[in-house]
Parts: sequence; structure tokens; C-alpha cells
Amino acid sequence: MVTNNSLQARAQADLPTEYGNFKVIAYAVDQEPPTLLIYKGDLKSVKAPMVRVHSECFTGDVLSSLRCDCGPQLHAALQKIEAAGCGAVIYLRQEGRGIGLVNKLKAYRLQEQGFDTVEANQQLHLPVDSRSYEVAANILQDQGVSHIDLLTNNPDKIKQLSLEGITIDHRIPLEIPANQFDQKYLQTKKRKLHHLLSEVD
Ligand SMILES: Nc1nc2c(ncn2[C@@H]2O[C@H](COP(=O)(O)OP(=O)(O)OP(=O)(O)O)[C@@H](O)[C@H]2O)c(=O)[nH]1
Ligand SMILES: [Zn+2]
Repeated sequence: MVTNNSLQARAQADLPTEYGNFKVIAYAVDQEPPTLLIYKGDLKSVKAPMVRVHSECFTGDVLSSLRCDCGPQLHAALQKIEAAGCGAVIYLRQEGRGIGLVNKLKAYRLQEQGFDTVEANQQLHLPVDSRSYEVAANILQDQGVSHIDLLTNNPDKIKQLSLEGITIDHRIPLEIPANQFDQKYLQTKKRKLHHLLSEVD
């Protein structure tokens, strides 16, 4: 289970969850925070397993923040994979679309002052989205997977994964209804980042 760029599977275990029984593999380069492959079934045995490539959001995933849709998206993905009987979540450590947690909180502060999620990063002189999907592609390749059905609303994620050599057979929408705190954020994702959000104005 060794992949290129010294990305290696360092540990694996069973992971029973509220949504079903999964397995988890921690992939890492040296001592860097591991990327997690949380999966169910034999990924190689299906033509295109259902996959969620999820970017870390400590506030949403762990603290159940209502400022974004990340936490419910993560849990909905696990539920869909459980229902399908086979599939995976790849949990990428790219907090804040790559700017890290401290900068994301600074960006939140700017959003409280009226900037939107794109403008806030720009105010901080940081890229709007600096994520890479190379590690996700390498993990899929390590698992013998080249075709996937991707759970996402983000067209750029489809493009970037395709450029990394993964064929997206189908996009599976992963829309979470807006709440009073993330409505503007979702509107900005739709208008400026071109997310495919049919339920947002
Ligand atoms: N910089 C910044 N990052 C944010 C903000 N809100 C959420 N994030 C981060 O955005 C990432 C999730 O990206 P999204 O654009 O919500 O969704 P996506 O993963 O690109 O697209 P989907 O696959 O449809 O979910 C996570 O890393 C979050 O920490 C914000 O206001 N500013
Ligand atoms: Zn989030």
C-alpha cells in the first residue's frame, strides 16, 4: 500500500459509526496530519464507487457550526455510502479551502463585517481556494480505483480530480438546506464559485 510522493498507508482499523460500519486507513507523508480514507465494501469490485472528497472543516465537522454546510454534508455522505453498500469518504486536511483554521477564523471575522467568503480571503491577501486533489487521487489509485461517482456540488472539484487522472462517471448532488447563518455563504458559493446549488437563489 505504498504510493508515490512517500504517501503511505500508516494504519488501518474498523470504524463503526452511527451510520454504519466502515473501515479507516490513515495515509500520511512523514509526520504530516494524515488524510483519512473511510470506506465500506470492496472499492475495486464496482465500476465506479460512490466517493466523497471532503475538505476538513473543524468548525463544521466537529463543532456543528451553522456557518457552513460541511458537517451535514459529511454525515449525509456516510449515510449514502452505507445505503449503497460500497464507497468512500476521503478526508483531506485542507482546512479553510487551504488557508488553515487561524486564517479561516480571521475570514469569518471579516464576514461578520460584511465581506463575503471570497472577499474575506482576498482582504487577507490569501488565495480564495488553494486546495489540491492530488493526495485524493493518489489514494484512489492506491486502492485500484480510477472511476468514481463523486458526491459534490463543486464543479471545480470535478475538474481538478479529472486533471489528477480520476474519471468522474457521475456527479451525485450533496445539497443541504440553508439555515439562517449560512444562507449568504451558500449564495456566494453559487454566484462566485459556481457551485451547483439548485435550492439556493
Ligand atoms: N476560507 C474559508 N474557508 C471556508 C469558509 N467556510 C468553509 N470553508 C472551508 O471550505 C472547505 C469546504 O469547501 P466548500 O466550498 O464548502 O465545499 P466543497 O468541498 O468545495 O464542495 P462540495 O463538494 O460541494 O462540498 C472546508 O475546508 C472549510 O473549512 C470560509 O468562509 N472561508
Ligand atoms: Zn465548513
